[in-house]
Amino acid sequence: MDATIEVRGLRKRFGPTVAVDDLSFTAGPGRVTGFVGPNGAGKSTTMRMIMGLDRPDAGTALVGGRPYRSLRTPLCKLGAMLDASAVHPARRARDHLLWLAHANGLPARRVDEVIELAGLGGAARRRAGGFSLGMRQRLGIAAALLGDPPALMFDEPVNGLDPEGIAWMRGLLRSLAAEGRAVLVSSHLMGELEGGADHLVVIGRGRLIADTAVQDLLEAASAGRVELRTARRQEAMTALAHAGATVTATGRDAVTVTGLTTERIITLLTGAGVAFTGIAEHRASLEEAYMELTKDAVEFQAVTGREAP
Ligand SMILES: Nc1ncnc2c1ncn2[C@@H]1O[C@H](COP(=O)(O)OP(=O)(O)OP(=O)(O)O)[C@@H](O)[C@H]1O
Repeated sequence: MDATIEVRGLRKRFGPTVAVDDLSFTAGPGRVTGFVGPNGAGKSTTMRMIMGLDRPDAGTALVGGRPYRSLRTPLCKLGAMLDASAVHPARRARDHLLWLAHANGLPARRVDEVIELAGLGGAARRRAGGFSLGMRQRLGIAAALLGDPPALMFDEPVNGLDPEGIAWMRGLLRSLAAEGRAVLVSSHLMGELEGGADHLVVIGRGRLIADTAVQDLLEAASAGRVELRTARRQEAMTALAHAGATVTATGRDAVTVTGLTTERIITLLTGAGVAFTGIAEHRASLEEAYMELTKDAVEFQAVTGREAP
């Protein structure tokens, strides 16, 4: 069975709301695919359709080439955490996992393995009702890993986690992908995926905005920008502008330059006798790249407008 999650021409409407609109993408093996879009963009609905919890109006969702509902041992094909609170509060974490394992014909020893993998450790014998959000997320992850599936899907797994929890989650997602699995992970905050995702599927109002490797996106957003540090900012800006560069002051002694290579900037400033203390090619953050990518998309502007006070 191949490690892929694939949607083709997926469409879903709730009354007047088009939640998912002709959406196609593939989360491939060996990589973490970030599934990003603002609140209400259609991420959860897409994931629910992948798991057969919502029926699409059109299109298909396939896990390893087959509809989820047709899988005989679904937990062994796709591990998913869509809602971390979906555990009975009175149930102890380990019992919850044992029950799931039993219902799916999996050995009890696997329960102890996933408790370890998810870092549940000492909390395994506590009741889920008393769990912090972080512990509930870990329990959800443990359940998703039970069947050792080649494909995994997590809806907002870092939502509400502290920085330590986010770093842990990022490491876990990466290690799962490094084992060759397909990992699809949603977030409405691009920054949360920084350093965690290899590929991005960006949606807005149910539609695909971008389907790109993170590396390509960062390179495109970084291209041609050079950060310069100099106490003689004004002179530097004048010299570089004369040479045809676009210059923007970004701090008291900081200037961003586009339109000239680093080498050319160094030659020009040296020739003009303008001292500088630092020069580096700009590396865009994922958040920056996302803003650049979505700045013209009506879907994102509309959302920002709606949330504005
Ligand atoms: N069962 C439902 N009935 C009616 N409308 C729904 C239902 N489920 C989702 N929607 C609507 O569909 C749209 C997409 O919602 P969805 O939850 O899939 O977005 P999302 O990208 O996951 O958002 P979030 O980041 O807030 O979780 C929204 O407008 C939402 O209100």
